[in-house]
Amino acid sequence: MKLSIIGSGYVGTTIAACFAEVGHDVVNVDIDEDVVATLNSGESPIHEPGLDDLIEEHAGDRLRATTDYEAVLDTDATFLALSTPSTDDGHIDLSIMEAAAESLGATLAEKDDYHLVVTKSTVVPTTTEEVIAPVLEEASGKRVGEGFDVGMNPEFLREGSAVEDFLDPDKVVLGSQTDRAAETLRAVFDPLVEQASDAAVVETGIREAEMIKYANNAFLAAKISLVNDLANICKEYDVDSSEVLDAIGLDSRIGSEFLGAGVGWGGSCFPKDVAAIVAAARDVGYEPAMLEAAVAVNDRQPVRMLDILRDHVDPSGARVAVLGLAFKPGTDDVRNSRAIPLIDALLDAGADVVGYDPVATENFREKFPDIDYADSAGAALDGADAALVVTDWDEFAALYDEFDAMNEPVVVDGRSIVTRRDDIVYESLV
Ligand SMILES: NC(=O)c1ccc[n+]([C@@H]2O[C@H](COP(=O)([O-])OP(=O)(O)OC[C@H]3O[C@@H](n4cnc5c(N)ncnc54)[C@H](O)[C@@H]3O)[C@@H](O)[C@H]2O)c1
Ligand SMILES: O=c1ccn([C@@H]2O[C@H](COP(=O)(O)OP(=O)(O)O[C@H]3O[C@H](CO)[C@@H](O)[C@H](O)[C@H]3O)[C@@H](O)[C@H]2O)c(=O)[nH]1
Repeated sequence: MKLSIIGSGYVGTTIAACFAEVGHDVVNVDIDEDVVATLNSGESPIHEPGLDDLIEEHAGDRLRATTDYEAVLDTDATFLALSTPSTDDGHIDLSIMEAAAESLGATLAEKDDYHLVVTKSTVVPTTTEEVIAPVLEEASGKRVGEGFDVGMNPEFLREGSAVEDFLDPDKVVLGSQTDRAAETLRAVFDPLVEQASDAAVVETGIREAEMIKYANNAFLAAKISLVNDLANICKEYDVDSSEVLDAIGLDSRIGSEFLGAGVGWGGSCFPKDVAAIVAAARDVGYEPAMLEAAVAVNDRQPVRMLDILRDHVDPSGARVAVLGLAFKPGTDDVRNSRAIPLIDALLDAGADVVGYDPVATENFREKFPDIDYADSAGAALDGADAALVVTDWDEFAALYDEFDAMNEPVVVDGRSIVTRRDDIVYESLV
């Protein structure tokens, strides 16, 4: 099939390259000329394992990029993979989606054949039918169900394993309201589902598909917060939380994944998606108490980490190494990284901060241009009074002798990853 993807960020680029890999002809449309040029030169605009290889293989053949929306005219279906950030009060901000839908609608006015427009972005229930569809109708002069359809296909890939997650998913959720939209969505995903190891296909309504995405993320975020609550209790009683969590994970009703206690969840999705569904729930008169508690626990973890640091070192005037700036390992994405509230608080307390990350330094520098950055973990630790471990990069697990270069080593480990040494002050956060 011929597919167009509007937006070529983490999701749009990954799904475009993967759709090309399973045999579709794909065009990415993005307003960012640099992103388009990078893709057309056969390179990935983002750091994601396996993505460079796919783009190198398919660019110029089954995969191309353009800034020109006219490219959608020669395709059967368009996926909207645009950012859906938060407003200041946590509500979903749909302005980017609406602008793209308007450009797409104006282009679809020129198309004679049937077209399917699929929301790939994470959007609160009713958005596709009550916000996107009317914009498309107004701009195209066509009606949904006559000439074009809308659908919803939430994305569950994780950064750092995006290619693998997309090509071999646990589930594919296809939301539609008409038989033709359902058939078209099935045809898009059939080649992917056939080569995946065990992907369930969930065919459902559009607003159900929208809500499945929020329910999925909210459940996972709340699971981590519950685990952090339990691990905090463990720490107060001097109980080894890792033994407790490993044991409860053996209960198949709980499961062993997403039991990683520590400095909490960040990233481009959990914080904004939990905030958006909480705000949406309140809009319809429901107080989502569990989700509010999940956010409160998550906000408290960096504060606890600094309290533990203060038990050993006064941050004022101290040189503090922050190991890990990306919101998780395997990515250069620093959106809502836990390093952000930690460094803000360290700077407020008068600390001299040096940051290190294997791949995310340049992205982080845009947010914090004035702190020091080191080229290696060892260089960051050299002369530091304290170290905070924020991201669970594998290379931090291998650190050992490097701590000798610190003044009087104090290590607060927010991911319980560092190898303990009896001769230095080591505290796990939980
Ligand atoms: N990042 C993830 O891991 C992930 C996973 C699942 C779902 N999601 C959801 O997918 C959506 C996209 O997220 P992302 O992280 O890929 O966003 P992103 O910010 O990385 O990418 C968005 C892209 O859209 C482009 N763009 C902006 N306005 C445009 C326009 N009018 N026309 C064409 N292109 C335009 C931008 O230049 C950018 O390249 C969000 O709703 C997010 O919640 C993200
Ligand atoms: O046991 C754990 C697992 C994760 N995290 C943290 O949780 C955050 C999110 O991690 P992860 O879910 O692995 O990364 P994302 O790429 O943000 O993926 C989430 O958000 C995406 C965007 O919606 C969804 O598509 C994915 O299914 C969902 O896992 C990170 O800060 C992790 O450090 C923990 O603290 N403990």
